Amino acid sequence: MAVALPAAVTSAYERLAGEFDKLSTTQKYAVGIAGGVTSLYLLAKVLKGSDRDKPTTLQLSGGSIDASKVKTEFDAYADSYGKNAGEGITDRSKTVHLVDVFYSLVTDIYEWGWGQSFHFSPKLPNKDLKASEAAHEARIAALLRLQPGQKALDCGCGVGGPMRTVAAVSGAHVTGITINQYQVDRAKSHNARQGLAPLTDVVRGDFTNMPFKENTFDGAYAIEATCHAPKLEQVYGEIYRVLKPGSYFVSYEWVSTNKYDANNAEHVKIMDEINFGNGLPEMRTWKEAEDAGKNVGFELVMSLDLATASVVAGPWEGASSTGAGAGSSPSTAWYERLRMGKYTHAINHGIVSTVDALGLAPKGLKEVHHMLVEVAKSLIHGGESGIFTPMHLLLFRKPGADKKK
Ligand SMILES: C=C(CC[C@@H](C)[C@H]1CC[C@H]2C3=CC[C@H]4[C@H](C)[C@@H](O)CC[C@]4(C)[C@H]3CC[C@]12C)C(C)C
Ligand SMILES: C[S@@+](CC[C@H](N)C(=O)[O-])C[C@H]1O[C@@H](n2cnc3c(N)ncnc32)[C@H](O)[C@@H]1O
Repeated sequence: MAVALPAAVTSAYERLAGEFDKLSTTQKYAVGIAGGVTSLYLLAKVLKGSDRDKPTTLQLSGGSIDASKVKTEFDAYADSYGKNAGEGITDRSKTVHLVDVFYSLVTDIYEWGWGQSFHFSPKLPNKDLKASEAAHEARIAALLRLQPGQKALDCGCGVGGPMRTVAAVSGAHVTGITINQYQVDRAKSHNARQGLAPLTDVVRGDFTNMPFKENTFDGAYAIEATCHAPKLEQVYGEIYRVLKPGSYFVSYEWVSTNKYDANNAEHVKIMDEINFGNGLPEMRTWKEAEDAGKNVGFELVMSLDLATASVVAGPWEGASSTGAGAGSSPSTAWYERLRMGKYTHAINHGIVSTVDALGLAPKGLKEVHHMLVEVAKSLIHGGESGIFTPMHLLLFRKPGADKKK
């Protein structure tokens, strides 16, 4: 059966064929080799199905959202952000629902193009990205003093990358909570496949209203997750409630730094882009995050931006607010992984656009991917200018029993 191609396609093809004919033989070979290598790469990327740990291109889905509704849900998500500078999500009462939608839209793409840990990490000297990522997660288990037999809470657990590291290095049992059902299913499946089901559990729920009894956990942590809360006090207050007295809560917070100037239009624009592309209602300052913890009753034990390793508060002797730590060189900065990946992001966009054009991806997924390509640039700008950090470490302690000093 003959298939009639659209006129635009045939005329583009003829133009390209004409241009190709004008090339020298060597140039034709070069074009042929480049085309062959690109096709093989794309074919491998689209068809690679052996690694069941992450979705293939053809498996990219809308998470808990039906494929037919991805475009409508993405448009509604985009419309929920105000047009005024610094506005963020207009109706904050819809935040939790919008974040749930956001994670349905991005979870497969994150796993496909980043991995099972949905966070940044400082790159350690002489360690690769994965080792640096694991160290960033293992630091949590150490700060919480977790031991075998204890129970920890992962607040906003994603598909469970950090939970598996924390459980494996500490021997403690980790319960993860996420607002997104698709992430619950992914996390449970990864936990089982990686032999960590006995030390883990995953529940769907809202971390501003958790389905756990008070004084349940021996430690709690949140990695780049509480930034999604409509108000920080709501989630910190819930964590305080479910922690046993004397236990610790550690968070890697997304916050603005002292370099952020709310009167600088360029700064505000970068933050607006970061909020929109990451499902945040607004951006808080590191000081607001510290205060939120204290307001709900926590003692502040440590406050440290791991992006610059400068101690900005806390009882550590010898620390200064100007950057006592090792600091962060461009080659070790958290945003370097995004910068290194910028060509891959462009190639990925070509791949997603191709499967979209062929009708093999849910309608709207291309737009979601475009949002991520753009937010990668904004995050790099936020990191380079130093106005934003995704890793301000806050260590809090619930006052009470002295057992874990
Ligand atoms: C903590 C949060 C998420 C942090 C990061 C895990 C994600 C932030 C931006 C994401 C990405 C940007 C570019 C994507 C690329 C275009 C695509 O082809 C493959 C996936 C990306 C690399 C994607 C991966 C995850 C991020 C780095 C927020 C939400 C609070
Ligand atoms: C960027 S991801 C980080 C996931 C995980 N901490 C990691 O590092 O891989 C943020 C997580 O917070 C969760 N989250 C956001 N708002 C939530 C809410 N109100 N209740 C529960 N989970 C929420 C999201 O579902 C997602 O799993």
